[in-house]
Amino acid sequence: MTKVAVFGAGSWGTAFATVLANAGNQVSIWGRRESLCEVINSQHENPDYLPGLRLPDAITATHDPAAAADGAEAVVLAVPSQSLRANLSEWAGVLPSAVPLVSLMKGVEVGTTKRMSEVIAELTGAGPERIAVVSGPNLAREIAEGQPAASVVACADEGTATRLQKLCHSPTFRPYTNNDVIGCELGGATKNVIALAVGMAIGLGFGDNARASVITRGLVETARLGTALGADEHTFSGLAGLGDLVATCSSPLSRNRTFGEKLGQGLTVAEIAGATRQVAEGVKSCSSITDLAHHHDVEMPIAEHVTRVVAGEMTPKDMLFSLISRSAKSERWG
Ligand SMILES: NC(=O)C1=CN([C@@H]2O[C@H](COP(=O)(O)OP(=O)(O)OC[C@H]3O[C@@H](n4cnc5c(N)ncnc54)[C@H](O)[C@@H]3O)[C@@H](O)[C@H]2O)C=CC1
Ligand SMILES: O=C(CO)COP(=O)(O)O
Repeated sequence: MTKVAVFGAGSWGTAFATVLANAGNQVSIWGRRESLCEVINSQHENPDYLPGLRLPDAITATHDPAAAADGAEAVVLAVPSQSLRANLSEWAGVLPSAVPLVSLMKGVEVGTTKRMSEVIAELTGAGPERIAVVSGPNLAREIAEGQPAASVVACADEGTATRLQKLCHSPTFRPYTNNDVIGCELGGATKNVIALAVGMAIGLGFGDNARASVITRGLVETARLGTALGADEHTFSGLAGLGDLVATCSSPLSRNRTFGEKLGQGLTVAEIAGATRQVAEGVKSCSSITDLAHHHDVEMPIAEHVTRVVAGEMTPKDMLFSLISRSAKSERWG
């Protein structure tokens, strides 16, 4: 049986471990808290992130990164984007030197504006043929419940993408390969920011027209940034683009949409963040995505406005009406 290591015992790390186990692999999860690892091993459940769901027997958890990585034929990384750099500096010595490193993360590093695959390359020295990304409409709870979903495994190397595709193709999870790592990562990170804006519209009591307008124009600005950075524009109409954007912006399970909803209802960033243990990546990544847009001279009005709301410089209501009142123009992708 193939062993896969998953670093990160949060919602998506645990749900993806379930996919891997259901696809026939032995999975070792590294968890930050030893007590949670013990509960996963003894009760086959992750009560902090996926309460009430029984995990497959092929999943075990450990607090020891070397034990998690030992003998693994692929290493999956599922920690919050902003902690990846610090985590990898600790783990670099124990990660197997020749196996694929797979990012499940949907964020852009604050300060450096690096995508997660770039952080992985920098910290581990791995080449593009070993670095892959899994991204798509994959709300963790639904996946862990065994509800059907499709996703994308992106890697510059087709052979690596195909091997990983086989590793995670389960009876309920259908992965497609893609060689556009940049597009898949930017689709995943930017949809979190758009979901914050959609959540704000919902929190303010606006209806489906407002949501659909933000989703559609959000996709346009995502594709605009992506193509400026070298992504394939077709990626944005695929699962890692439109697919993930629609799932996240439609679902009450989305942490980013929920965070936006609470902002729209008048709560502050500190109040909302203080009341949840889970990560809403868009709250930090909005500023890095806006920085990326500035560096590449790309217009991203929704991301810009979300960044201002998160920084406390604008209210959600002012944001939506400021977006509406921008100078009128032609509908186009460019
Ligand atoms: N939950 C979901 O539905 C999906 C999440 N993702 C992405 O997966 C990544 C991980 O998210 P989730 O598992 O959902 O988050 P989560 O908030 O559910 O769990 C995060 C995990 O990282 C750990 N953690 C927190 N700070 C840490 C640190 N400084 N060092 C090491 N570990 C730390 C937490 O203890 C927890 O185990 C994010 O980038 C997210 O955008 C992608 C697809 C679906
Ligand atoms: O990425 C996700 C679904 O594909 C999960 O979105 P949230 O992080 O907003 O919950």
